[in-house]
Amino acid sequence: MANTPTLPTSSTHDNNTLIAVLGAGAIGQLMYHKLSVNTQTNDVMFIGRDKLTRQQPLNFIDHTQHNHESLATILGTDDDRLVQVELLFVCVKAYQVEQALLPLLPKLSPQCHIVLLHNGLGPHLLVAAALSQYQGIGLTLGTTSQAALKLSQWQVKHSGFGVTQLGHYCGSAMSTALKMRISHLQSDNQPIEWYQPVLPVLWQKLAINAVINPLTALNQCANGQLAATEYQSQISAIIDELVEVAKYDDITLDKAAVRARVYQVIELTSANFSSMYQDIAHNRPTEINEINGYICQQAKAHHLKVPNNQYLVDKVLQLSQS
Ligand SMILES: NC(=O)C1=CN([C@@H]2O[C@H](COP(=O)(O)OP(=O)(O)OC[C@H]3O[C@@H](n4cnc5c(N)ncnc54)[C@H](OP(=O)(O)O)[C@@H]3O)[C@@H](O)[C@H]2O)C=CC1
Ligand SMILES: CC(C)(CO)C(=O)C(=O)O
Repeated sequence: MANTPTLPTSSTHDNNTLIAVLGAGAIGQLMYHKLSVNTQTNDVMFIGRDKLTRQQPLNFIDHTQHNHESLATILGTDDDRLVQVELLFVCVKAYQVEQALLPLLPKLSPQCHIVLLHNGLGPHLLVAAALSQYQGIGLTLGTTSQAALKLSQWQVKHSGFGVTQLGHYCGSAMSTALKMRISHLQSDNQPIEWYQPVLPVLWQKLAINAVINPLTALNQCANGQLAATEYQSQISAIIDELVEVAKYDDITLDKAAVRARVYQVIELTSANFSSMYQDIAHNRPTEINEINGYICQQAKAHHLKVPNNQYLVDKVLQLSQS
């Protein structure tokens, strides 16, 4: 069930809270700009790959087509300010989470709270296991229906609107002060919803990606083409398997509701080319292992067979290696 924390309407939050975004890509730059709205101080920064901190000019085109120029700080991995980060948004691709985040954990304070915001599932298990050695650090998981397009490395356009769904997963819960601070993400009326538990919401999003991403990549089509009758039985089979695996993972999903939501997203994003379609088209690695691959991994753990999802993993991996 979604719930919205009761937040005071006046802005009483601490403007000096240091927020960092790991992964300065499309979604990372979108989050950076949304979190920076109305802040007087430079309290939102990126964390980069390099050891040294540097400044980076950015260009952001907002939902009203306005251009915003800014100068961002990209904290180096040796910067002492990492210990001051109170909130860390992880916006790398699912397959990059382990390599990007785990080396940073010893440099963060026990008061830091981490938010994972990628498509797919699986990295949360690795991160939660690693966090067991860092008492205090809390983990929130989330997914966003907002979309951003990287026009060039440091120019990002806000290209899609929707809800950002978040929920506590392990460790200390996010403080009310931090929840108030990130309410800035709603500055353009794109809501943040809080869920407890959060995993059913993430499985629901997994279903959307498990159907749309590999089918558009393999059939080289826009999302909307999946509404055609020829895909109906394959879509039903992918969802049937996912719902069964989720059940063994203690997540109850309503098959008809999942199916209806998948078709709704196919319709709402009909002109889009999915991220997996684009990754394949640009010879980039895909998130298949964290999408259909996660369903297969959990199925294996529960001794279940998921031939339709396994077929998609194999085919997409073949395509991305060819
Ligand atoms: N773009 C969108 O509209 C949406 C994306 N998502 C999801 O959000 C996640 C991020 O997607 P997106 O923003 O498009 O991906 P991008 O590839 O644009 O962004 C990822 C960024 O992380 C950086 N990065 C990777 N590894 C490290 C590291 N070790 N240290 C520091 N930075 C690192 C990458 O740098 P480099 O490029 O140099 O490798 C890149 O800038 C994905 O899971 C995606 O599915 C969800 C909804 C919409
Ligand atoms: C919802 C969808 C399928 C939109 O294209 C997406 O999240 C993606 O492309 O990764």
